Amino acid sequence: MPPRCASISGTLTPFLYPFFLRHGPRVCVSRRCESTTVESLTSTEEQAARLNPPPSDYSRTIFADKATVTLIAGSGGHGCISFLREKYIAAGPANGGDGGSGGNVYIQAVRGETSLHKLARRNILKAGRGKNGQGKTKGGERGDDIVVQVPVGTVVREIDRMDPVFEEEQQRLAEAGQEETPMSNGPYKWDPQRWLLYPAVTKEDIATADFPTLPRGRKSALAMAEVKGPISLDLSMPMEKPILLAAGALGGLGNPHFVTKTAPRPKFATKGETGMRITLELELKLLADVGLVGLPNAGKSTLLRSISKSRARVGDWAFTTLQPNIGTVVLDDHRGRPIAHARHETGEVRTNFTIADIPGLIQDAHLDKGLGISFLRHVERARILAFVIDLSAGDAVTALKALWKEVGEYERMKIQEEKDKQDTIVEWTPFKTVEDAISNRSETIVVSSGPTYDNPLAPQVYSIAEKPWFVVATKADLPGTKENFEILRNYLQLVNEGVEEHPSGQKSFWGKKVEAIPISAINGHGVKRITEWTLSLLDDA
Ligand SMILES: Nc1nc2c(ncn2[C@@H]2O[C@H](COP(=O)(O)OP(=O)(O)OP(=O)(O)O)[C@@H](O)[C@H]2O)c(=O)[nH]1
Ligand SMILES: [Mg+2]
Repeated sequence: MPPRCASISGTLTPFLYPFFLRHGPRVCVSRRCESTTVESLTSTEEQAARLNPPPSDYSRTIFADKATVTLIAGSGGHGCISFLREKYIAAGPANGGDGGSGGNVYIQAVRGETSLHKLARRNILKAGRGKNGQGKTKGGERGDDIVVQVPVGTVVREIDRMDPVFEEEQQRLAEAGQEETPMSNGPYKWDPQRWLLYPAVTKEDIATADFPTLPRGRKSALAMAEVKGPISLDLSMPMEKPILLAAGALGGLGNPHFVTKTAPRPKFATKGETGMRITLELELKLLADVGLVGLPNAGKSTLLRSISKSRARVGDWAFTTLQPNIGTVVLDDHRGRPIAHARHETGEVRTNFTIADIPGLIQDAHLDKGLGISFLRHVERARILAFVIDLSAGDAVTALKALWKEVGEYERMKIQEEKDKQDTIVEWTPFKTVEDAISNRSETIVVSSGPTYDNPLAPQVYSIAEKPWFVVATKADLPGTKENFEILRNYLQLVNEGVEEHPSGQKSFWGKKVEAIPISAINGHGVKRITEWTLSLLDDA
């Protein structure tokens, strides 16, 4: 496919080169690490076509950053009514097994998942039901557990809960407070919801028989380990083990449980408990290493295409991108070996970094204009911000300030909202004793919102102004952009020197040197430097 802007390909505004020579790369990225950059494509034509594609040439990523799911723990299997029958023992003792307990529901944040669309589509997730008990005192099998795997960065909030055992207990307590109810003082009658009867039992038998006191609503011991409701989790780290949201309900009791002197062969057993149902709202806040922030049509998606293998949609109009795209820049030497220079904060060798391209921000995006708040929240989580400024679209400094204003306003609003909210995300504090753990189960939350006095090892959460950032001045191939770039660079120089106010307008901000990198994403020129600069910032961060 021929490039649509063939006239500009290959030409490069001369001011790009002196810049690169003046500032040598801080991190050495070997020439062979460009496996995901455009240079690895075979022909220049192919490369040009990839960076300047028609709007129809893009890969559609199914992405959802919100989902509401109903999780249902498995119900217990029914108890069994059975009697021993052997040769010469025609009417042996009761030997019905108990029902198996239902499956548990767990949740786990994993690195492999990147979107909530699968959960959004499924809507209801149900753990397996326990099997019924059988004769010869054989207990029923346990129901299958389910583990809900969510991407790292998912925030979970409970919106509804139906726990039949809890409700029954509440009802029982309410009834106990009242004067005599027919059920509270026997004789107990058959309740079809709770009792199973032997097939041969007739209506008359039921009418005359006295049933024992119903066993109180029972919970499995595992329920102690459940995250106490209302659930509020912030899963911003991959979890080695899933955590329990809802334990499966217990199985019914077999007829041997009801043997008494007067009724040695009870012809009834109980049904299994009903599983708990929890409705959760999941929200994914992307955890990319770099978040691209820019006005609509600035060239963010083209930049993502040029730096990674992403096939994000590109078009010459505002709001081409309607959903976030995540690109991965692989840092290897073509043999799967990582580049030794780049490391994670933990010290392990970094093999890639991720870039989030979000829809463009417009004025008052923080008030939910344009695609507004729904995507600004992704910026919040990126470790580094790259402000993408279109050099051909008016004053670059004004554009940069406008972007910072939106981001800053959003943060201010967010902080206020968090303050107003009653149900804040619970902070994790280590338990001191087992009793402490049991009495404060609501605090068994995996991730905190930052280090606290009790938990100094929790990951630091920076405000947006405190994040490392740099400016990508794109479309530098277009005529007349050089002056604009010079103005931008001078402005950043003054910001670096502290003469100009930080564009966020905040008092505490990231104080290291801010760089403006001129590129022509459409030609793939200068993009390598973005990789290098990002790596140096990630190493520092
Ligand atoms: N000349 C030139 N054009 C570019 C460059 N980068 C992007 N463009 C063009 O600018 C237009 C917008 O590019 P996109 O990558 O879709 O911009 P965007 O910021 O993702 O836009 P939204 O998703 O709408 O916010 C497209 O027509 C691109 O071909 C560049 O470096 N030079
Ligand atoms: Mg775009």
